[in-house]
Amino acid sequence: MADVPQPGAAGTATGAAAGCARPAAGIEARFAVDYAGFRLDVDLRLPGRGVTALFGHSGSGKTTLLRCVAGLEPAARGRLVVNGECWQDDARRILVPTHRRALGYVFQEASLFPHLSVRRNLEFGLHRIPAAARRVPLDHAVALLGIEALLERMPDRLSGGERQRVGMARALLTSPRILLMDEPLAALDHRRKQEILPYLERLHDELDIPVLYVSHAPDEVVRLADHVVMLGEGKAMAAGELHATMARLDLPTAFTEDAGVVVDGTVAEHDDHYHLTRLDFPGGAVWVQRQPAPPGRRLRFRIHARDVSLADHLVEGSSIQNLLPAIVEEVVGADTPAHVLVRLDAGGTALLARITRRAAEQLGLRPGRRMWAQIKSVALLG
Ligand SMILES: Nc1ncnc2c1ncn2[C@@H]1O[C@H](COP(=O)(O)OP(=O)(O)OP(=O)(O)O)[C@@H](O)[C@H]1O
Repeated sequence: MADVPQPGAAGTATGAAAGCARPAAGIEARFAVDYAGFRLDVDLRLPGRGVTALFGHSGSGKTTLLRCVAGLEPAARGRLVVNGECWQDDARRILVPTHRRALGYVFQEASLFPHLSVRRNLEFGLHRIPAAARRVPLDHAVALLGIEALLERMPDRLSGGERQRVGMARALLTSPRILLMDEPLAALDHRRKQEILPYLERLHDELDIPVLYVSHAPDEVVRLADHVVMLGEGKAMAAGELHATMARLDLPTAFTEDAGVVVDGTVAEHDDHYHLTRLDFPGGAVWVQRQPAPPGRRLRFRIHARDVSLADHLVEGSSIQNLLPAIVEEVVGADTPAHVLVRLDAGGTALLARITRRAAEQLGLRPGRRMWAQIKSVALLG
């Protein structure tokens, strides 16, 4: 984990950014950093809104990249433009110091002032911002993170998850132009993680602040991200929209047990008799266990490659209820010589299937072939 600056240190909105050659919207991040035995070398164009997950194994350079964005890596060379504000451009000798970059930084563990109540911790950050530059009012941040009941507590009376929510609220109060989150859930157990994820989703849905979110937990990435950067040994192996990236067969993620696509569905109807809910998405629908969500609600889910089998005709008399017509797009070798991975297009939604090589040959799988995808199970996110 990165060094933790003093509470509230990162991020003021004093408008210190230099004018920069555009792009006005979006994040341009080009950095090179050299350490003995490690080089970060990236040239990224990222969306100026939504959550971009920085994903990769330990030591791949995720924290180093975040620190470059924060201006905390003195050795970083390059150029950084955040939605039209230039924070670094070596060619023009521009380097905005960290304390003048309007950013919020959330670490694995929030470092709150122990002698101040939660409210005073939050106000401390807020008062550093000129009133005219405050874009996120205290009440709004408190409500978004659900910490109303914690305001008068001292930090040593908070659980790990509560501390993180306070830390996130404090980061928001700096009116950041970007939020940097470095494994904000890594120190929490599974239950606390599940408690905090809905608040992160709310930040995503209700605020227009781009987030760079470091994680090596695939479940977090697929639940929260719109965009993903896969780092490997200091390089961006892939960068792109989440759904398309998860469906790629040329990335290491395709060769893990966890390979599979992410689908954004909409609750269409409930079947109260059988306790089922139908989720519609472009190209089809799946029935899942009854969900406590009204029709129209968006629900993201995963279909793992291991849970999809293929047939060349509509199989009747099967217990598998979720069947989708789909066209084969690509077939590649999988993680074992006995298997192949197949990417299919189900009416605009990508699917991956992991089946045996023998089955692939017997079915005559090749690009363009029409098949029926049988979906054995769907993993709902959130
Ligand atoms: N100040 C430094 N001096 C020398 N090497 C460094 C320094 N900071 C980071 N490194 C090295 O850079 C590489 C990338 O580190 P970084 O912390 O960015 O990886 P990461 O992907 O965030 O890893 P993790 O998931 O374990 O946090 C590592 O090999 C690390 O040892």
